[in-house]
Amino acid sequence: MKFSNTYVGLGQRFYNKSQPTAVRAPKLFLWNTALANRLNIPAALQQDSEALAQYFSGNQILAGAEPIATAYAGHQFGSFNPLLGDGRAHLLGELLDDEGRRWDLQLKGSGESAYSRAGDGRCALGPAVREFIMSEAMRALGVPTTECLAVVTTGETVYRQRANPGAVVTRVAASHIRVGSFQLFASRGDVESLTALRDYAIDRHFPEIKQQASNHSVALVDSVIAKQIQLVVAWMRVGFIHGVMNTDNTAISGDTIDYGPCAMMGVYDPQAVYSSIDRNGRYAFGNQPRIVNWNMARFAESLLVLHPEDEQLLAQMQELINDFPQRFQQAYNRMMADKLGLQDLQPGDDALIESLLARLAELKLDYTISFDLLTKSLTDSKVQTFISADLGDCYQQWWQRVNAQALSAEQLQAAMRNNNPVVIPRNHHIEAVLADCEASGEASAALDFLAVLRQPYVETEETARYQSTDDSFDQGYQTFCGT
Ligand SMILES: Nc1ncnc2c1ncn2[C@@H]1O[C@H](COP(=O)(O)OP(=O)(O)OP(=O)(O)O)[C@@H](O)[C@H]1O
Ligand SMILES: [Mg+2]
Repeated sequence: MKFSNTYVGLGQRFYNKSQPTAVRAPKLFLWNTALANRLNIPAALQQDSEALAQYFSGNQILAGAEPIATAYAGHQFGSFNPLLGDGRAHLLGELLDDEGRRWDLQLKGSGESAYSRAGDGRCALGPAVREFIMSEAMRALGVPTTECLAVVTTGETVYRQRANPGAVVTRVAASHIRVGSFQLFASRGDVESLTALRDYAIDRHFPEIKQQASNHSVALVDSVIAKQIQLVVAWMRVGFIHGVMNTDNTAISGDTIDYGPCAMMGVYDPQAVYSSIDRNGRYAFGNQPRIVNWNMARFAESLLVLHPEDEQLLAQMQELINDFPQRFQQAYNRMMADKLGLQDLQPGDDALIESLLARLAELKLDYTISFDLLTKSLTDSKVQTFISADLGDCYQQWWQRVNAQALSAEQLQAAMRNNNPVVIPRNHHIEAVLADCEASGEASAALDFLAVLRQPYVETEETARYQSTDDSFDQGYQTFCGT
């Protein structure tokens, strides 16, 4: 394994050098072999679970790693906090894969740093396993995401309302640069660092910008907006509610980051919200497009600090932000068209999409199951009778519309299936799995669940175990931040 730590090279204003705090009795709980292979982690090390436990708890530091806690700011529920930073995480460094792509390796729950404030620097086992399972499920669903390489239990207790077993989770990310990373320097008026961060982000994520004649700040905002639209549209496709879309939890790479209080939507409900602290529904399912628009406005504002009194540039940034809703809607409608098997969007399709979703909300129907049944109804008359009874006129309209296309039922079904999962990590299933892991101290429940979630578009013999819904569980469900 060869680390190259370019973020460290940006200088001390970007981070605090910080060593993980050793833990009492590290034990490997989950290991992501496919990801480890992609990162070329040597087979000999992968077979040595004791060594993995030492390295991925932070008890020992891999050769070449230079642990840092990165500094960032951020708007949390709309209020600006000028300094957050990794209060319980250590970025070990970067690894290159065979295609030359650079990946951050970060321990989370690895002890205090200069940014810990009142926190203990730790993470409980439940949230660590949750991050591992959710990110793996999202990857398999085709949603851009950070990933998890390992969960190691620490043999220590972490107190969160009650005593919990502690753990360290290793996250792999295209980078950990957040909107809040830009806000840190913008709010300080630190033009030198802000310029360095902009150029670094372009080099790392959008190198094509360097060849463009246009202003690099504007081009970066434009590119990040495109990524964030793709991301949130993908969330909306599978019913994912992030739960804490603060600007410090918005990665420039366009990958999902921070699975703290996330949840999956069962019954279709734009107002669905599960985070215990989100009392006003700021981050509710249907609000996610508006919030990412707001976060992008904060991103554009940060970069404008580099261009004071440039009216033309201000107008360009303004236009990007003003165009956001329309750009999002277009991508969203395209995604919905894919879920419905529509090859192109025609006049009237927007109304069809809206009325279908309104029908799901009115009848309190499950989002994933309804689209699964629509997909199956193309070739199964029993399913067709069942779902058309629920959806009524909407079903007939949809049926006529899709069948007017020059595609066989099988072709149509295959196209729809790519966009409509048969299984998602439902809240009651994930909580049951986490409870099992905690009670048994064993990972087998997580491994069984993962095996199914890794094939979310295929019905295997095991899939049915995790397809059941539990609306009453969802109604009382609460998730927590900083867990
Ligand atoms: N137990 C803790 N000890 C110290 N700091 C913490 C703890 N939990 C959260 N924080 C810090 O509080 C801030 C907000 O936390 P949040 O829950 O968004 O992030 P996180 O889950 O810790 O990390 P990430 O965003 O990297 O996934 C971050 O600066 C985070 O480092
Ligand atoms: Mg966070």
